[in-house]
Amino acid sequence: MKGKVFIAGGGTGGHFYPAVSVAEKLKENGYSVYYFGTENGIEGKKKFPAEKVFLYDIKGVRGRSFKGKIVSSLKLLKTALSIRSIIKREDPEFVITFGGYASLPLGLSALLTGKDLYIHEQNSVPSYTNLLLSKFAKKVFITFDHSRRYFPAEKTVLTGFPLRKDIIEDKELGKERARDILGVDSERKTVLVFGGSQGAKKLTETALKVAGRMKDVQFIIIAGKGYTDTSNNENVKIYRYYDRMGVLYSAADLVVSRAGAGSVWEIVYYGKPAIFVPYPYAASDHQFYNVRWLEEKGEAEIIRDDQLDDELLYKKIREYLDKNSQGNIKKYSIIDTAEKILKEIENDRL
Ligand SMILES: CC(=O)N[C@H]1[C@@H](OP(=O)(O)OP(=O)(O)OC[C@H]2O[C@@H](n3ccc(=O)[nH]c3=O)[C@H](O)[C@@H]2O)O[C@H](CO)[C@@H](O)[C@@H]1O
Repeated sequence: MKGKVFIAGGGTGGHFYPAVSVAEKLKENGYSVYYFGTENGIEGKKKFPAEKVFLYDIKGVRGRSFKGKIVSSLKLLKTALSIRSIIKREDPEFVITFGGYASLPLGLSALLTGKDLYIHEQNSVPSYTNLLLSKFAKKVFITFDHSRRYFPAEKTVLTGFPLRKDIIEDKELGKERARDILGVDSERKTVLVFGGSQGAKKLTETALKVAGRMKDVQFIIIAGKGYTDTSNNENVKIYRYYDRMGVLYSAADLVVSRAGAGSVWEIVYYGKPAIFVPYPYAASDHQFYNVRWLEEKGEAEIIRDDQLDDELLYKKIREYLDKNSQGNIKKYSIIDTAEKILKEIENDRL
């Protein structure tokens, strides 16, 4: 049995799932994993594959009032101090964090205790947490080659985005079987619409309007929590959240989605034609830069959020479906990322 590894990455699915993927790999390789996250994030609802899970009442600092910023910062610091005691007691071999405020306390406590810290950046433009932690980390693993310039060259390694196991495995399903699982028509053209792990109201509402006018096509829409569909469209299947995203990707001929890093790399892995509508308020517009390179290569379409309406979306979906495009983006897929990250860490520690 190898030693313990402490992992943090949560708040939203975009930080949580890559952490899940690397945790699965660590466990397969005999490590014991301890996970650190937030009470209010996705990790409060989904089980993380760890021996022990520690959840804290912490929130991000960005976008808060001055007073809110002070309160959040103090909580983050207090959490870092309590994790420091856990590190001293449990003595993990090393620490891995996956960006976002949910990773900050564990990252800081690694620094305070002198534990080896490794970080993974999912996005094209890094989060403040990773920019800070990269100064002390032993290695920085990146998803996009163009984000290299933000980090110290000598410790930065391109590994790609760690996809979770079920996403990798469900690719074997194929269109027919996936549509059968979902109980949708096996012949009809199918469009999957989703707004990342939290849903996107505007995208959902626009897609519902398009679906109302495009009866020859069926739509699978993930609307996010709290959404109630009142449209009664016969050609729409709507979910608040769907755990096996691979089934939905497999069933789709075209994906319309926000451009969170996880969504982008899963769509690339499934090689699906895609129309991206980047979330306009993402820090440093990172969702736009997550997909601009694909658009520049002519491999995907971007619609800016302020231009999104049912007229434009209708036209773009029709164009794609009429072209019968099979998508050509699979070739950009980087596989075995979790394995690469583990190998890099083990070599670094020899
Ligand atoms: C609003 C915001 O700031 N979003 C950020 C957040 O996005 P968000 O949390 O939406 O994350 P991503 O787009 O990266 O990934 C979404 C993940 O949720 C999963 N999923 C989604 C819906 C569902 O019903 N079932 C399901 O399993 C997908 O398979 C995917 O693994 O983290 C990403 C990675 O740091 C960033 O790029 C995004 O900008």
